[in-house]
Amino acid sequence: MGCVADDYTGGTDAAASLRRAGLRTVLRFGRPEPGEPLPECDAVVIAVKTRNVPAAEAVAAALAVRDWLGPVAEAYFKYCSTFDSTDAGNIGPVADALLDATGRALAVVCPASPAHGRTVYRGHLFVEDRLLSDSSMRHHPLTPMTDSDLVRVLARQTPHPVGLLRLDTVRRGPAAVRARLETLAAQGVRHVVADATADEDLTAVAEAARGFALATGGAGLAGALGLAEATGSAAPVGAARTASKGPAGAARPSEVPEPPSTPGLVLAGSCSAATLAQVAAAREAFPSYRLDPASTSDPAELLARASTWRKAHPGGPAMVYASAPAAERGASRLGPDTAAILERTLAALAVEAVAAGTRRLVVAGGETSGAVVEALGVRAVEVGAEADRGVPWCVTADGLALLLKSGNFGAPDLLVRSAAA
Ligand SMILES: Nc1ncnc2c1ncn2[C@@H]1O[C@H](COP(=O)(O)OP(=O)(O)OP(=O)(O)O)[C@@H](O)[C@H]1O
Ligand SMILES: O=C(O)[C@@H](O)C(=O)CO
Repeated sequence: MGCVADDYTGGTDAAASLRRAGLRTVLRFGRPEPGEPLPECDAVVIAVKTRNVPAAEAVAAALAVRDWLGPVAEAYFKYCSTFDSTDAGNIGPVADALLDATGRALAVVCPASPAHGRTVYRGHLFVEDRLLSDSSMRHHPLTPMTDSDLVRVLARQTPHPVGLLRLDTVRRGPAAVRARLETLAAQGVRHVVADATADEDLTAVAEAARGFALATGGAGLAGALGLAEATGSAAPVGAARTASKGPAGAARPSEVPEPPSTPGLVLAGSCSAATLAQVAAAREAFPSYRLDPASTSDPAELLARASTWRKAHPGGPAMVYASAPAAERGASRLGPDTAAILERTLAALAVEAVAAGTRRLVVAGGETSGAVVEALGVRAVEVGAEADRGVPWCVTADGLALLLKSGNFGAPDLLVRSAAA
């Protein structure tokens, strides 16, 4: 199974889910070079930083990954469980391109991740007990989500018809789901938003989609599809595998490469609600420095000041954060590129810290993680145990431990726990 993820934390989330399903999983960052061999594994996740790039660029990256994957049994497209995107891209165009490339009848669209409180009902995406548009995603700095109706949202991103697979059909099981998908495909529908409010719903959708539809969505459906691939038929997502061997005789996923027992540096760029609470907890627990875009109009000076602070706190744990609630983000003096400048600044701090000996980095936010991983030149990692659901430790071949945290994931003490040795 091959999975293309549209950001780096999304990649770690999907990889954790596939690993949990019992698949030996490798996570790669960035577009693979043509001719580069596929890693020996049951599932490979390729994370590309395309969530916020122009649609044509995202399509090119996804197609390059698809070509590289070759004849995998299933190709999965992972995007955010909160459907992070704008009307100008990228989920619709990438799904359309992957449909053309795979020849599948239609795409199933299901960001639901019940374990994280993301559910889809009648095509509407909920975050816990609120509609997406009433959740904190309304104020996301890059992809504010103000419409919860995914059929409507996706219809603005693709010229093709978008349909709905209702929960009552999903609850009738995989055969009923498959029949409905076939009917919709025959009617010319090319994307089907699937309701799912529980892991068992994802299992039914995954089983019905296998071999027929292109599956797209969050880590929940990726894990369900992974389990269906692993066992030949779907079983409840998250169910423990009992056999000592994985699929096709593969060994069980290797045990966790443990993060090194030295305190870490936290770099937080996410402004999501969960991150803001985690940053507040970390500020209480150890020294921290706020990267304040209102403090200067000069990116070099922003970095120089933060760098001086970091060098004065070499032992860790320590945190540099840009994260701020919407009400505090208006006063930037860095201009329209504020978000990218903050990402680059945090990435430069990561490079400095690693050069100075830091072996444990905790990064909050998908775009921020992408910038950090790219600046460090990390291309592939082994995926270890999860610090919290969907947030696995990733360890490079030379022993650098990275915790790349999706903005809205993790308990309030996640940064405190994971930065400590
Ligand atoms: N104070 C700030 N003002 C403006 N933009 C900011 C500020 N702090 C952070 N940002 C930008 O907000 C963006 C946050 O996106 P990022 O993907 O890192 O987090 P996220 O969306 O919460 O995480 P995920 O994608 O994992 O859900 C980054 O581009 C970051 O540079
Ligand atoms: O699906 C999610 O919510 C995360 O994996 C993610 O994509 C955050 O960027």
